[in-house]
Amino acid sequence: MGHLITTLPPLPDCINSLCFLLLATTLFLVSLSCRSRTDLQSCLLRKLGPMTQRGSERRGQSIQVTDRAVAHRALVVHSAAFLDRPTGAVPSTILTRNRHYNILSAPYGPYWRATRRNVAAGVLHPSRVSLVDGTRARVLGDLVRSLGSGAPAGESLHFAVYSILAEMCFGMDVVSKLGETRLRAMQKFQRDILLALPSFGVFVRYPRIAKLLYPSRWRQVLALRRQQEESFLPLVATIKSNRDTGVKSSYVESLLELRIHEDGGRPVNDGELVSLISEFLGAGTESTAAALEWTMANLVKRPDLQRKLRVEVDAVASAEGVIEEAELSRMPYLRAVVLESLRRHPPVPFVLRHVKGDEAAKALGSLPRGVPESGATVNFLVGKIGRDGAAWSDPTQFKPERFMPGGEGEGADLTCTRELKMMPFGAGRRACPGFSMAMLHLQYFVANLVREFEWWEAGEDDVVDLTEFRGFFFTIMKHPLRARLVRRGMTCTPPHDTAV
Ligand code: HEM
Repeated sequence: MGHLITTLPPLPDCINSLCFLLLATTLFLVSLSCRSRTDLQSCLLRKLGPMTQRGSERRGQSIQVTDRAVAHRALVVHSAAFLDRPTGAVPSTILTRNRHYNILSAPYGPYWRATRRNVAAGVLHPSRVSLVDGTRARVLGDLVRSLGSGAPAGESLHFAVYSILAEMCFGMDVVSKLGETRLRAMQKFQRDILLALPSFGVFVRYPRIAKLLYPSRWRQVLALRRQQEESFLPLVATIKSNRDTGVKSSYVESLLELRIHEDGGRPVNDGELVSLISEFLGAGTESTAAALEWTMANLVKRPDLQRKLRVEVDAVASAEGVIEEAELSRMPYLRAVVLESLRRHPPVPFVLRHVKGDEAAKALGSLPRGVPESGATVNFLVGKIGRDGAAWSDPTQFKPERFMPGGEGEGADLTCTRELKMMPFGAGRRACPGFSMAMLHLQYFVANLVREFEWWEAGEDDVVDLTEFRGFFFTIMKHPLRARLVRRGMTCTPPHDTAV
């Protein structure tokens, strides 16, 4: 049996309203007997159960898929029945109370098609990504300098990825005027939102009652959204006022030009702009930076693999300067290391869909009661699928060799079109549009950082800890990476030994 079903039977609307009435009455009665708000909250929590976001719909069944054949059949073969995500499973849905969609949260339809096409073909397409070659090299230089001077490794890797995405999003001129301090503040703010999100899920699951129960938390949601608007919209205004007839190279410029043709040719409104920008910076940074941190952490843990990788890197790279995109394609072991990291530590641990109808039921196989009319949430467990013992030998071990010729992962298909053995970027029509750029950035940074430094454990009492922390959307390292970096002295910069 490839999937496991947890039942939460659907309720008709009249019963739902009745429940709400009962709940309101309970709230009133309980409030009479409670001395404080804390008393009131704990009384109600006992009655309602835990009110945290679990990525499942309030109504309908939740179906978990751990079988890769079922995942392939559903997401790829029957992709037309797996096009929507459940509402409330996406950060922007929570922050905008389901009003301003981005690509991730948009229901399948004209808005999703237009915004997805814009980002996939216009911004993240390999031919456009090469426009930021210079940015990437500059950011790498800053990163090497900051690591060399002892800045914490995990934090520095995150900021490097954020800097590239910010420049792609707003354009070089706007970001350089912002300056590093403001950029770092924007990145921190974005992170704070992600860390706070799990406690906000309650407003999607119980929108009416939760606002009464958690007024200060609700005010925090409103304040965070306002802060997003206040930090992004002035930048959009600057870009608007500077618009000339030149090349439209930034994401914001492409959004300002975008028209939703199937929706009367309307432009993207300000609320949607804020959600789309926040998604680009947030989804793009957290996932890539987490994968980079996991990869470097595994290389610290396994000096033998790090040495093997460095031999390949040194053999291909030219004597001086940074390793460029063209050279990366001649480094199969580098790609194997990155793929193994994505298999073993997928930054996005699950992929969700909201499904209805017979086609979905057929794709999912034997469901005792089929898919209920109100629909069901399907949760594809990315981590478990990548650790399936039937597809991978020693699945919990970090073994890049499995992606080399003769290994079970040779020729791994990241789009999952032919076969699904791992799905770090999802699968089907809503798979990640940023996957080729993410792969490029991961390989670029890993190769250059391994060439520049030897990465060692920071100390006997400060070893790298691979424990996972499950956030709302991303799986990150519970303890950010710290390592002892020894400069190799292959470039013009003098040898240097630092713990970061
Ligand atoms: C290592 C890096 C990354 C990983 C592991 C990753 C993973 C994922 C996953 C698992 C999904 C859900 C796919 C599905 O539901 O089938 C997704 C969706 C998405 N990702 Fe990524 N992602 C990464 C990088 C990026 C980057 C760099 C961007 C853009 C700058 C990006 C933008 C998006 C968007 C917009 C979606 C929503 C697609 C849709 O609903 O049509 N991601 N990503």
